[in-house]
Amino acid sequence: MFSTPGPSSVDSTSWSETPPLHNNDAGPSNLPPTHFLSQPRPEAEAGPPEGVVDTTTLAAHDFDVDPRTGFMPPQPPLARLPCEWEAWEVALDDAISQKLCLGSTPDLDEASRNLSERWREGVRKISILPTSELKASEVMLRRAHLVLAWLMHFYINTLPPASSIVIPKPISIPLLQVSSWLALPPLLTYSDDVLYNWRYLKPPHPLSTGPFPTPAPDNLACVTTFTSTPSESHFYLTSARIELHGVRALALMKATMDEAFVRDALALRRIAAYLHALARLVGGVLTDELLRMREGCAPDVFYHQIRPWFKGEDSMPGARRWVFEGVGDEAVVRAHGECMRAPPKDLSGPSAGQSALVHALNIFLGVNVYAAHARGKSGEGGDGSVSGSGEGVSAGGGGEMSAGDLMIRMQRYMPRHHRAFLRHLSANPRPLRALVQEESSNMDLVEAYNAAVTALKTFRDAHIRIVTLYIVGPSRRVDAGRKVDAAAAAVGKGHASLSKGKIISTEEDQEKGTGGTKFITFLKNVRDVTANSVVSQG
Ligand code: HEM
Repeated sequence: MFSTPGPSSVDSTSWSETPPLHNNDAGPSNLPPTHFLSQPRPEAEAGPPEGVVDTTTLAAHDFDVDPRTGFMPPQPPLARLPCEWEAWEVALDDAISQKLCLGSTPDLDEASRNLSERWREGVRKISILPTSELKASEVMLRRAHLVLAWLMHFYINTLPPASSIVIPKPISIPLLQVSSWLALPPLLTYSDDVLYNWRYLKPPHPLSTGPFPTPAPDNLACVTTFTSTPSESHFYLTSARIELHGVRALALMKATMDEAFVRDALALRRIAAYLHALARLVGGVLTDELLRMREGCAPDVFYHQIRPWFKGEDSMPGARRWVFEGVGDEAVVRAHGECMRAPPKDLSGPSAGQSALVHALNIFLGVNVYAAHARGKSGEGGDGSVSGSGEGVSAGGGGEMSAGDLMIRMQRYMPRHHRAFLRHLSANPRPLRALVQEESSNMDLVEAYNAAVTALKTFRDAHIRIVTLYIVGPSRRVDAGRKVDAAAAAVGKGHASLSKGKIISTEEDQEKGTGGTKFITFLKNVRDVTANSVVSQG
């Protein structure tokens, strides 16, 4: 599949060598009826019957992992749904072009409040568009999820701060349907703001024919944002660039697994070389890309203007619940399906913690040892997510969810083919870490493994610096501003102007991440588990 030096033999651990076809999923209509892509599309939730190729995406037999672009699709995602669903696309265009403001903005003027109320009224008036036709194409379903999820976040976050949150039927019904077919939660996920939210910065020449060029990290532009700010685009594109560079990591993992199958002296030397290459990639290229966040995303813009749009139900100030209109109504269930029977459970906001690339690194290196502790067992969670084995850590104590549970939970927000990929990776019969432990007298191998683990720890150190810069710093500045205001008020001088117009309401708990986590404790725990995963020489 990936271009690495050839293994000394071929292994059974495979994700296919075959690159997916260059076809924008317009449907396999030009293919002969006997072609495998002409087979009826399998039920997304149930998957294909035993022994039948999964054709839900063109690269599905590859777990939707492309040899050139990894977890990113190899060609630009569908930019607009067909005209039957134009009302959704227009509502999204309007929300963006009208620059709708967060409902929590202090001193929001009446004109802005009216503008967003008119927009929400327009959304409530959209007819309930049928979605069954979308089922014919994974790419259309993805676009529908993206558009509806962005609409819902615009809808919820423009509401006045204390109002109840009722997602109207024109969004709730199709979003719950599409989400159930994709097996994704019904809100914005990393796939909606990163994986399927890009186009070419420099498009191919209009007259060029042939396959789409492979997207390169420096040739990406972002399609949809809440704020139209360069900071927001840069935020999403930083993750996208990491995904594209990460393809090399997937290739090195594959080559390592092939060599682990052979496991002679030459194979072990090659594994050591691949692990050193992985260490350079993760500790160098990926970490540098992560730190480049600082080149184009302003911390205060991120914290005050961008981040509040991501809130999931668990980060809502005042613990307000999200009501999906129509859920539990028997007539709606009969008309629109079982997905309307019970309220959805997974409603945490998007996070790059939902990147399958980083989870794949954890699983491959065997540093996902925190997972089993939380579950009391190893292996696969009932929801198809992947845990590890061994000792673990707890994120917060006092009833907090453990770091392991949080990492597993993030997998529920990944496209299901990527989840299947992680399952496949964790079912590897020759796990690398066990191999290194068994060969612990091989100094070169142990050193190389430890270099790769340490590089992942370096990546996590850099991530904690970024989080400190983008969340902890701005939130402290808000707190400091509040103290000044309070002190000034106390002496009757009134320093309200210090915060006026600059600071967005921060009534949310400052310690919570987009996933509702006590994030610094969580991130440090994951980092420390990574650091402690080095193997001692035997
Ligand atoms: C301004 C930039 C960023 C901020 C403020 C940020 C913030 C956070 C926070 C608060 C969490 C805790 C979980 C949650 O609440 O969702 C988290 C987790 C995570 N983030 Fe980021 N993040 C940023 C950029 C990135 C980027 C570019 C990546 C690269 C893929 C990334 C990868 C991860 C991963 C993998 C986790 C899970 C924990 C771990 O594996 O160490 N983040 N992030």
